[in-house]
Amino acid sequence: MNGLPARRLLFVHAHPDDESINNGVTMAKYAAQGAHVALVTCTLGEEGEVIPPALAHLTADRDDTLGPHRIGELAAAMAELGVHDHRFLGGPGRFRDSGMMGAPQNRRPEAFWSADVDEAAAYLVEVIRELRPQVLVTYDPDGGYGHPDHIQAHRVAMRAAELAAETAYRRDLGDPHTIGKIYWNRVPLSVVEEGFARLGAARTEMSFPGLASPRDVPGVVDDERITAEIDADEALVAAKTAAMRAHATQIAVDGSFFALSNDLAQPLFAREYYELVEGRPGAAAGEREHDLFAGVEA
Ligand SMILES: CC(=O)N[C@H]1[C@@H](O[C@@H]2[C@H](O)[C@H](O)[C@@H](O)[C@H](O)[C@H]2O)O[C@H](CO)[C@@H](O)[C@@H]1O
Ligand SMILES: [Zn+2]
Repeated sequence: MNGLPARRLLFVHAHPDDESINNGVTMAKYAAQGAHVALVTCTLGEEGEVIPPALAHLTADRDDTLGPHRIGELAAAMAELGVHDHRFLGGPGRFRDSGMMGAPQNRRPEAFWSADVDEAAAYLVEVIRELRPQVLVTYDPDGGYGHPDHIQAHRVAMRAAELAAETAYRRDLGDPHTIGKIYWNRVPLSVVEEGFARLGAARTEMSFPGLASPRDVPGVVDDERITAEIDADEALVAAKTAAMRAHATQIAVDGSFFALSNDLAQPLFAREYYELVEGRPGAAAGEREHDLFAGVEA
């Protein structure tokens, strides 16, 4: 059909670094199994803070070259995960990082938060109709933690999945394709609680000055809402850790913990969790899937 592997999985994220934090194990696992793993990142992360002092000049209020720098960080992270198909929505720089919710940058015309959802979704429809993935992964409606670009990435991804399937929609963008299963990134509350207990016990050996709190973890839900978990072995955890380290302006890693530019330590989760929101479950009622492709037609 399109010369791609039988199993095709698409991730949609807001900034370079989100994919490694949320899905590093999952991406590396399926890539190693020969599935086609594709990533669409909606902005270059131009408004981010910068951890290494030697790179502080990159920030938007100085050289404003953090976006191009993060393209390189993302390429390095994808190399660690064995992912070769990573794109920017509408091309690099089409939509700019909107900054944190409430920041003046939110209102810039070029900000992703200002984008028309259907206009942005058309770019993703073209990718969906090209790759014809069986599985799509994105954020929940709150974007995991309320960042405007994460919320917008959710909206654009869900809208693009709808439009890609419509026979009357933009056939210039390819033949209609219905994605079999859509998942949202999640972390079960019990795992967050266990992770922060581990963090508290290790705090004296920690290189980070502060501790994040469980509510800082994106996408936390009661355990019952988790429908899939992707298990990790040592090699996959190492790949995820290396990919997170590759995003050096945004993430610092210390063993099985990490901190963002706020310097607040949080657990680095090995196993990754998802909530199926569209499509047929691939496990018995009440059971968790251990394969995102479970139950989809090839
Ligand atoms: C993980 C993620 O979504 N990071 C975003 C986020 O970065 C945070 C932001 O700079 C905040 O001010 C810091 O306290 C926090 O430590 C950062 O993780 O927002 C950035 C600006 O939109 C974005 O570039 C970054 O990828
Ligand atoms: Zn982000």
